[in-house]
Amino acid sequence: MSHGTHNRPTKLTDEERQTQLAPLLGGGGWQLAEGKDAITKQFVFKDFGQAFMFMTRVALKAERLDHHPDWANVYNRVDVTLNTHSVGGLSRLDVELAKFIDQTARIAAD
Ligand SMILES: C[C@H](O)[C@H](O)[C@H]1CNC2=NC(N)=NC(=O)C2=N1
Repeated sequence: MSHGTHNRPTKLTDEERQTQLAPLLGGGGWQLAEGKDAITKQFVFKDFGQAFMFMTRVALKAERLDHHPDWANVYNRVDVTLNTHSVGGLSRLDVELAKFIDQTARIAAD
């Protein structure tokens, strides 16, 4: 896992999609977006405070990764879409951020 490096991301290969993306999609709750190569998931929290705590943690991670979610928040709901703008599709950074986001949502919901 090339944490903290600044390698330019590349699109996931078909094989990487099978091994890395499939677990997020199958049962992981993420879905392929309509009309673009991206993944999306909706997170629902108890209230705005938990939603915003989640967003704050994800924002700090996004800055460290230099990889940022496209997202929207309404009260206790956060809709997240991930893709890699520079490659116009999904890269390992989306997989890494998605896993962090799932982990963070579990913590924030405690
Ligand atoms: C200049 C800066 O490194 C780039 O614009 C980064 C910032 N965050 C990014 N986030 C995402 N999701 N995709 C990108 O291509 C991207 N590029």
